[in-house]
Amino acid sequence: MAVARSSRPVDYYDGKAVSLDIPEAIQRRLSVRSSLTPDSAKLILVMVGLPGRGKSFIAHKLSRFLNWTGYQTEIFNAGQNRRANHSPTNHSRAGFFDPSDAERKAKRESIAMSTFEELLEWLAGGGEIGIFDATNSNPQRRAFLVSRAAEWKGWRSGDASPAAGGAGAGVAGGGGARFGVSIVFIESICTDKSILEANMLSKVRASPDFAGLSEEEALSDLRQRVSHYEASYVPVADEEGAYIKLFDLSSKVTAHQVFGRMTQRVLPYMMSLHISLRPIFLAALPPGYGDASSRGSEAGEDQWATQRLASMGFSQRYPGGESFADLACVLEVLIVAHATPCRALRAYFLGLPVAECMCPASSRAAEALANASRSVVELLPALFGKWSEEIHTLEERGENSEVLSLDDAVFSLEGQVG
Ligand SMILES: Nc1ncnc2c1ncn2[C@@H]1O[C@H](COP(=O)(O)OP(=O)(O)O)[C@@H](O)[C@H]1O
Ligand SMILES: O=P(O)(O)OC[C@H]1O[C@@](CO)(OP(=O)(O)O)[C@@H](O)[C@@H]1O
Repeated sequence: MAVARSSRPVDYYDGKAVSLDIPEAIQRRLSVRSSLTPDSAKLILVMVGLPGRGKSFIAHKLSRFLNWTGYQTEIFNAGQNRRANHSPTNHSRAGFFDPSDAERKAKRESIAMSTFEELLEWLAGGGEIGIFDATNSNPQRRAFLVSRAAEWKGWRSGDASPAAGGAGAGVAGGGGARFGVSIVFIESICTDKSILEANMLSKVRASPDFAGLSEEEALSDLRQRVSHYEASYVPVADEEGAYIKLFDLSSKVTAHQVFGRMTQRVLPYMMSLHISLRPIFLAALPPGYGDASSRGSEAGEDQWATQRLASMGFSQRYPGGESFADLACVLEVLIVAHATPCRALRAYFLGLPVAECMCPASSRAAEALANASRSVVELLPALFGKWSEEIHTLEERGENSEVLSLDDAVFSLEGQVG
């Protein structure tokens, strides 16, 4: 019941709904906005940034997230295309990225364009969100991508074709077209020297481009490559269209013209993006736990988890290995839930089909989650924001595993993690 606000005079806000008279200036703004909100059927996310700024990392994270939310998403990486179709000796060293070498520049453009065409083909075949992973570091390249997507005619028969012309900046086939394709630039900017050093190192260790070089040679080659890119890099400007910019690991995020159903999914995810360093443990509750007959509670679930960890030999270290108590010291997330959410989370993190993960026979880990009282699945952060998995079972801990009572386990846990 509303509380009476007796003595206050009637205010401007208290009046009855007054019909809204929208001034012309606002109407003009709104019509620009709706032309940028074509609610496209397809979206292209174009990564932008110097090498070693986390573009591929972000692309992989985004792809997993968007696929999970139900949009068919695929990454198209120009570097992968280059490596698959050109010899590494002439196409991997820093000289290949020299912007003053016209021939090599043309070759790089042609690799990038054929990768982008692959993306368009894939969209034509039913894909929804294509991520174009290259440096896309200058406005000429980006303008070309926008115009190529706007004139693109690769729609399947049955699809409505994108409206010709009228494309707002960064929105191909815009002008209110219901089935247009939108382009949004995702730019990663990082100037923090210590982050960049770490990124360079992880890149030379993982990229096949540097195979056969010592770490020192590889780092020097990558630095030279980056300085070639720096010579022609121009950050995305407002006139170029829609963008999301991440600064120094998303500590600052700016967005421009982020409208439309699909695009608006991307922004909150970009704001919360981070690099995971710690593992996640999935511990499935036994079937029937917490149902109507044995109603569970959060405390009960915690107790159950502790009990299970105890039964698996909480503080026992086998030769060369580590105990659950050791793991608990670095543990960031322990998820204790029924098998179904555990399986769904596993599908999400590993980018696997949910239906497959629901079936215990599909893999050892799926079986482990079904075998609730004897195993825990550990998800470990891997390159490009991906995850690998390890299964810990009671059997693997060996015959000599110490089985503690719940009280002993809690005591042991308190002693070890403070
Ligand atoms: N937003 C970010 N800013 C800076 N570095 C990042 C960001 N996101 C991830 N990284 C780190 O960047 C490193 C290099 O990533 P990578 O995706 O290979 O870069 P790029 O594709 O830009 O060459 C990764 O090891 C990752 O930890
Ligand atoms: O065509 P541009 O935009 O230069 O981008 C493609 C190039 O970007 C690079 C830059 O290092 O990407 P990546 O780091 O993804 O391997 C090269 O591999 C790739 O050839």
